[in-house]
Amino acid sequence: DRGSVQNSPKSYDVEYLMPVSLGTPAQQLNLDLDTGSSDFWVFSTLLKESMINGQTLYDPNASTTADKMEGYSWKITYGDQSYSSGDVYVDTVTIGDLTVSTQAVEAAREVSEEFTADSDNDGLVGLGFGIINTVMPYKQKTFFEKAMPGLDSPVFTADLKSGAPGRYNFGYIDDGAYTGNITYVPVNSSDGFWSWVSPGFQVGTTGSFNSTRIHGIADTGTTLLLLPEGVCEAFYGRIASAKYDASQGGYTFECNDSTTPDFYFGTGNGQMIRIPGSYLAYSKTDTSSLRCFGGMQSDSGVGFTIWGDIALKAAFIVFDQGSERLGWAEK
Ligand SMILES: CN(C)c1ccc(C(=O)NN)cc1
Repeated sequence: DRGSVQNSPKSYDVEYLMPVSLGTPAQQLNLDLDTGSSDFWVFSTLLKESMINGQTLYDPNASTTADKMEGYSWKITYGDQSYSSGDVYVDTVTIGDLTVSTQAVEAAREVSEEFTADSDNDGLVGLGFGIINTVMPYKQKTFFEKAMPGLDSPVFTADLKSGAPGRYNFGYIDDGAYTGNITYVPVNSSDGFWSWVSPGFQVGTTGSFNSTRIHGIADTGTTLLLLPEGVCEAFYGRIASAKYDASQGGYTFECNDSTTPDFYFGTGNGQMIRIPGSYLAYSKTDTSSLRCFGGMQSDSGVGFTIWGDIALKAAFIVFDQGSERLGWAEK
């Protein structure tokens, strides 16, 4: 079996949403595929009105195939301190023609203001490893873990694009979606994340390659690229107008600063992925400003590097759960 679904970026590529069908008759929600977490949760009719702001709600009572998991609950907090919690149902879920008939659907009773404010986002499909699923008393498998045994190949791929729709594929690798070769790197899933080690980085075409192992996770659910302080300093040190602006909470620079270099990160076997300098001018610091908030920021608050959408949209990535490895390719 296999599946394929289009993803669509929200403004500034802040997140990428995909249509998902839940229940019988199908209820379609727009969900955020998140390889940095492992809960499948949705806005639901259990929520208080004050927490809803235009989102589409999953109504388990309107689904003939929904069964409540009595005595089960969940509560998740994300890196940005946003959170959600609620009850759990088993129901049928279809993503891109791939159906899991007994998916644990976590129906929200409570969401933090960040989720309420994000009116296009109806919930998250966590495709990290099930070991960090928050359902109690017994953790639940991710959509991919439930689908995996029936798939042609135990992989899913992410093709995120800058300012344009891309695609998530399940169970196969579309050889037309990338150029060159796929370089595979080992993954350590013991923390539940797609954790891997980059051999280093290079700033611009003229910079030398800096051989420094960077431990991090591939996280489709995080917008920015969060790298060690030293790497940020090496990159922003090459941009004439760049500075760390405490009032903005990060590095900023003039959006059109022509000295902005591309940023390359190593994957393995000498392969590097090129992030165009334009991706790193993330968003204007305010409507009248000529300065942009940087797409690369320090990971000092996190403890490990997060290869978020800024990096992922420069590549075609294979999440190979069968062999616990990540595949990187240019495109
Ligand atoms: C508030 N929203 C939409 C979030 C979406 C995703 C995340 C996240 O850390 N994913 N790895 C946090 C917050």
